[in-house]
This record gives sequence, structure tokens and C-alpha cells, in this order.
Amino acid sequence: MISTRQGTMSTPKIRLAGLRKSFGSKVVLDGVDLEIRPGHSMVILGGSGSGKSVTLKCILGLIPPDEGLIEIDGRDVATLSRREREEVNDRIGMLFQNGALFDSLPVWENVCFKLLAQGRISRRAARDKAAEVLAQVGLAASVGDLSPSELSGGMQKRVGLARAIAAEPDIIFFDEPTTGLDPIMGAVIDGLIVDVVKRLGATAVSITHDMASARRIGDDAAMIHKGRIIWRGEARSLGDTGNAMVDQFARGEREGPIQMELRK
Ligand SMILES: Nc1ncnc2c1ncn2[C@@H]1O[C@H](COP(=O)(O)OP(=O)(O)OP(=O)(O)O)[C@@H](O)[C@H]1O
Repeated sequence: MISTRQGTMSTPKIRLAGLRKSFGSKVVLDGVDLEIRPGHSMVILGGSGSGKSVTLKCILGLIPPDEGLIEIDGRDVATLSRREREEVNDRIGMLFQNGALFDSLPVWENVCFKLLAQGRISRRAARDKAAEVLAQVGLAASVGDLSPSELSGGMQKRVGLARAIAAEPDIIFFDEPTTGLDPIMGAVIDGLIVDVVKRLGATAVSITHDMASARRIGDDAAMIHKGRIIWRGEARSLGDTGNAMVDQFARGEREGPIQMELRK
């Protein structure tokens, strides 16, 4: 588990209050309240279509919520200028579900993409930086010269992870980090996630359907259901929380309070 660095009394790294979002007549977020503690790792669970990705996109500023408050480091993001918002996003790293690597660029350019695009690093320095970050995720510097299409799924995840941490963010989002990997590679990636998050002292927010992964990478967990957070607790308790909905979900049981309608 990722160790805690700060007490519970500190300002939440991320705070969501009364977040609402509808698409047409479809209510997706129906008053999401959630606090994510600095230096902690939060795992968000929920069925398909329950609003997990929409929640992340709202935090990233990619989708404007209809109502509600989003605070990062105690600042209401709605009050930030465009430049201030960009500065906040520069402090956020993201590991995308599908890797989202650019096949037209070698691995090293993918890893340092943001730093290069923002002119924060020369191409020569980026090669060295990529080698350094690739080593942190267990890849040889020579991988930097390959195309992403030449890599296995596990290696692509590692490269995606390297890219997420290259700018040393203080918040990292992980979108289904183990999806598509075999269980052993999934455990390896989880181990790397725990290591890099701890090393950076970052706050992590992960979406996953993989309960073993959730227990490994999470300090805290929250479950979203019908657009609201219905439970919050320790990730290690998943499957044995005493909340019938969470336990049904965590154990993958067909029968239980979560109705089949959600899986249509
Ligand atoms: N831009 C959009 N326009 C219209 N509907 C959207 C948009 N983005 C998301 N939705 C809808 O919002 C709902 C929640 O989507 P979201 O992607 O957050 O689900 P999720 O919990 O991440 O699901 P999964 O686990 O399957 O990825 C879905 O019904 C989806 O179709």
C-alpha cells in the first residue's frame, strides 16, 4: 500500500462537493462528494457507465460540471484563469487505459512528450531524461528508440507510466491501469505504481475494475453508484466492508442489491 505522508487534518488535495453533470436528459453525476487526501492513493470503483471517467474528466477540466465545486489544493478551479488552470494541469500526470502512446514517435519522445511540447527541455536532454524515467519503470534505455507498436502490452503500460511521471507531477490519475494485462504483469504494474507514487510523494487517483489491483494500489477507496458516492473506506477492506453493494461489486457476485439494469 502507498504510505501516508500527511495527517487527515490537512487540506484535501482534491475536493469535490455536490458535483452534477447530465448529458441531455441523462443524469451521470448526481451530487458527487469526495475528498482525496494529499499523498494518499484513492481508488474509485463503480459499474460500467457509473460516471467514473466523467468524474476524472471534470477534475481535469475536460468536461465542465453543471453544478458543484472542484477544489485542487484548496482552490476552486472554476475561479482559475486559463493560465492558472494550465499550471494546475501541468502538475497532473495521467496513465491512460489504452496507453495513448503515439506510434509515430519513438518511445523516448513519448515519455518526454509534455516536456518537449512545452519547450521545458531540449531534445538532447529529453533522451537522457527518458532513459532515467524508463529505468524507474524497469525498462532499458534502448527501449527509448523503439516505436510503441513494437512493444508488448505490459511494456506499453510501463512506457505510459514513465510518461505519466516524467514531469514529476504531484497528482497522478490511473485509468484502469491493469486492464488487458495478465495477472502477473498486472501485479508488476501495480508494484511500479506504488513505487513511483511513493517516490514522488504524489496523490494518486485510480479507476479500476480489478479488485486485487485496487487493494494493492489504494489506501482509500470510494464507490460511485447512480452518480453518487455511496461508500468510502479503506481499500484493503474491499470485499469485506459490510456494505452489501460494495461487497457484491468487489466480489463480482451476480446476486445482490445492485440490479441487473446497471449492466444493460
Ligand atoms: N461526452 C459525453 N456525451 C454524452 N454522454 C456521455 C459523455 N461522456 C460520458 N457520457 C455518458 O456518461 C455515462 C458515464 O460514463 P463514464 O465514462 O463516466 O462511465 P464509467 O463509470 O467510466 O464506465 P466504464 O467503467 O465502463 O469506463 C455513460 O452513460 C456515458 O455514455
